[in-house]
Amino acid sequence: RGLKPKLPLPPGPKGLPVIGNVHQMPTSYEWFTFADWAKKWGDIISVTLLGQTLVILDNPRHAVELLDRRSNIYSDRPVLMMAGELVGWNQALALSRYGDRFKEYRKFFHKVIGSRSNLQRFHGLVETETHKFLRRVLHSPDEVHAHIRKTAAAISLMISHGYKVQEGHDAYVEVVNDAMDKFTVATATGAFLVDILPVLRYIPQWFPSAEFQRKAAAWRTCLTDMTEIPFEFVKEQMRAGTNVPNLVSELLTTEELTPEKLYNIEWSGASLYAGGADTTVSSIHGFFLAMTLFPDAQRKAQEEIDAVIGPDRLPTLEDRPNLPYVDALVKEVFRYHPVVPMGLPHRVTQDDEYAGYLIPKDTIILANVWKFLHDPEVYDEPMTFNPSRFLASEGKEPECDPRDFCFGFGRRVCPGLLLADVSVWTSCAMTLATLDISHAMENGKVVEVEDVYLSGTISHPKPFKCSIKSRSAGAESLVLSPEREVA
Ligand code: HEM
Repeated sequence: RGLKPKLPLPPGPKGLPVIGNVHQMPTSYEWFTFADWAKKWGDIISVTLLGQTLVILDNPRHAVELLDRRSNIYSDRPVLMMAGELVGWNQALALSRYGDRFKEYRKFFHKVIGSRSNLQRFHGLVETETHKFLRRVLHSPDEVHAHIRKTAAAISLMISHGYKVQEGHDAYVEVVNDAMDKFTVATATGAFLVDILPVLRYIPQWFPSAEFQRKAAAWRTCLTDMTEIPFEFVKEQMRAGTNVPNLVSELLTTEELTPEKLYNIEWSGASLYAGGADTTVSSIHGFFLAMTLFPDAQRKAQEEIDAVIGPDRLPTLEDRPNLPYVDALVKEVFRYHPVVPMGLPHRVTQDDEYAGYLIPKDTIILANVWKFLHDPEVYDEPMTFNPSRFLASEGKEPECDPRDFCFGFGRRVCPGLLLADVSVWTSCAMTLATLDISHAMENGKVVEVEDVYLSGTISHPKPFKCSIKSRSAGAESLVLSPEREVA
């Protein structure tokens, strides 16, 4: 350990005294800039921002070695002053520090949705909600994005709190979406000075320039509503004996309830909902974008479904092993645009040595997942949407499964990954079976669609227009048929 301070930091752009590399840091689409930097500096880069070291990994080899294999020291999170400390999101799993509370949250998640066998009991729910989704899309195809959001909310809120979302306006969904929208603003890169100068947190709310404090206080109230209202709902349902199985009620029944446990259960429920609210939404919306732009992939998947399932029923998760092209298409959706292109930051809790470099304690580690999934050495023509890359063909192995990277790493790996995979597959398969997605037409002209995603921690397709129609009269009656009721 004595020799470590003599080791150099990983290479990177030369910074200025005091501020370091602050002026060189990208404020949007970091994954493109960092992929460019890798050409010059190599695939493990360091920068310093006002004394804080950041290490950027541009090759999955390093992410696996550090974040997976050494996860006992690489699983902390950086402190976010605005969103975490002032608004209070540091109580939720995604921003929680590595420690006992974190471990308990993870244990709770694992118990309910952490294994395929546990998740199986929610397959019926995912299928039923996705069937409802098809009906909403057929009714108002221009609002497909709102329908995707509603479906994700319905699935997550049922699993987290056993709450059944209402058609049209739903008060709970409003509360939760409001808190989530504030989260996005609070975590936007460089949006709040207090994230750069943490000492500002001590400025009182009444101070004229303390607008951020007043925002934080208001947003904290939204967050409290988001955690408390659904939690109270579950307790009420349990008292009345009417609750359906869900994470919160299961934990309230099986855990020994100390005040700390109750607190952790309440926040686990909110963390599940928060994690599932916006992520699968981006993947499924990205699927609609890809189907508009790449009609060949859509046609091949539909041909497979027609041959294997036929026209008389909707595909279900049991059909998945018999639909290899659809499965490959879903993998390509995860690869083509990873929803969290830079993953979430990890923080190392002690000095470490790697590849001849020093990684000092408290360094923030960023994995450029977008780069991992667009590396031409691993993915042939990475900028092309081509599901066949995941199918074995003569003399060619399938390319790497993107799900090994797009859900993050080590002890922080996405705890909702199995649910995400099942939800995205069901949406893609049921949509392909019944609907045709293509370019919209306006005044006899094709409406151009840009293959562009917005910048952000969770990156969404830039809003676009497409045409969505039922594939046939038979497909339409399948969509309109009553969905299976689930308990
Ligand atoms: C396409 C869908 C999804 C993608 C691509 C995705 C991706 C990710 C990534 C990259 C992370 C950070 C992992 C790391 O730090 O290394 C993460 C964390 C997390 N995800 Fe997901 N996720 C998805 C869906 C979901 C769903 C459906 C849920 C909830 C059921 C969920 C809950 C969470 C939570 C709670 C965390 C924080 C974990 C922690 O900090 O320990 N995610 N996710």
